[in-house]
Amino acid sequence: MKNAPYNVRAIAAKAIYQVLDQGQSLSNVLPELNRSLSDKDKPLLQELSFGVLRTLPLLEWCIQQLMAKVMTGKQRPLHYLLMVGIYQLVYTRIPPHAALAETVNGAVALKKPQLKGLINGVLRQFQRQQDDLLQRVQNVRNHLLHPEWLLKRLQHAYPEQWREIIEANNQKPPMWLRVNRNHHSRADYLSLLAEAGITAFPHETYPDAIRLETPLGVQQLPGFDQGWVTVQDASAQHCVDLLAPEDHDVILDLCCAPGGKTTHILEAAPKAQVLAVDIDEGRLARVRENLHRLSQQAEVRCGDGRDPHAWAGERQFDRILLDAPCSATGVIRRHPDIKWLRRDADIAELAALQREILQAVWPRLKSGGTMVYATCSVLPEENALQIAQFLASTPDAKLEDTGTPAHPGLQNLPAPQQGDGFFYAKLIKV
Ligand SMILES: C[S@@+](CC[C@H](N)C(=O)[O-])C[C@H]1O[C@@H](n2cnc3c(N)ncnc32)[C@H](O)[C@@H]1O
Repeated sequence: MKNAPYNVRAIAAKAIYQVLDQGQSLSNVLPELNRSLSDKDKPLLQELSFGVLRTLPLLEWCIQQLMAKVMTGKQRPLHYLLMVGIYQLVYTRIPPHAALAETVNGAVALKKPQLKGLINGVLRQFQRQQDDLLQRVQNVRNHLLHPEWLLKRLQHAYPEQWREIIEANNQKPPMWLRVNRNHHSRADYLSLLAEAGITAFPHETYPDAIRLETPLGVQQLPGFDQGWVTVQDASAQHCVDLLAPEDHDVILDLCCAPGGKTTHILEAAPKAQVLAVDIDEGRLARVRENLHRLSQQAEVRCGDGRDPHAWAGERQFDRILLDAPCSATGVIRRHPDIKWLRRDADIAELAALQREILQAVWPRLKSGGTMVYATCSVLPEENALQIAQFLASTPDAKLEDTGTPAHPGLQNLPAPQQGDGFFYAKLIKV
């Protein structure tokens, strides 16, 4: 058989380089790199690039034990190639000889054939010392696989639960579906899945959510193209459960892209009049695609949540969903690059942005109307503290169903077989 004309390990090293050294998100980088790969190789690129970003501090520590001086500058992609090699040896079932040979060849694909010997040498040394290194790393914070600033924040906010949170963050995420009840009841869709040989479980409390035992490609899901189901985390689904949209409501879905919740609103209330707004024109294309797949209509506009006049004139709304820009610290298991792209100082900046958007948009809620403020963060500054401050400074805002004024909101923490980390506060205008 002819060899593939590319090297997946080298491409994974490039993806990691683009995230860590160029500050791009993995979900932006991978589609472009995937284009050069056969369908068969795409899952491997996914596994290697996500895997290395998930386990980065451990891999970094191992390399530091094995090399007097780590590779920098133009050799940096080779540093990441070494990580790809060690990742395979520790975390995958790829036979070690194949992992080694392919990774060493990656040096050629990265145009550094002169470094093949070095890569080979370090990986073989790792193999010899693997057990000892993996035991010793347990004594340093690197084995927790999180940046120090985030560990400190989690330990401070969750003195009892921080270990569970980081353990959940370090696992692969479950795949959740949202059943479109305009097509099937959840029970009926579960039967369709069972007929297709797909094992799945209903969420205990969220009415549309189904968890697949094993993640799979959407084309294997019955009726995906016809809009029978959408891939969406269970916790994300709870935003619209709380919003409880009704037909003929005038609804603002602010910070809407890529439209996961816009389509949920319209599934729950097909005759609602929805204005979906996001600041990122590029991401709004995804909102339009999602609406199209589900044959739904909404007014989609590009705009800054801090300036409602620009995109809504004087309009007022019965319900507002504000799915605020946030640290995304509740979805680290889905986006492990977040751990390396975010900085400690971002949290205060994000909290200030959330506050500005909240204050700008609150006057657009009709009297008696409902706003759901949500984030996929687990940090109190963006969540309970943000809402406590808002309630204290907004006399016509009243909290409903979600906590108490002293401890406002509901905070979901990520957990195995459960939804992501998410925060919700339901506010009524009195
Ligand atoms: C958590 S994501 C939204 C996810 C979306 N609601 C969904 O369910 O698919 C946050 C969004 O906020 C948008 N955003 C960030 N700053 C914004 C601003 N000042 N005004 C409006 N949207 C903003 C980002 O472009 C991003 O799409």
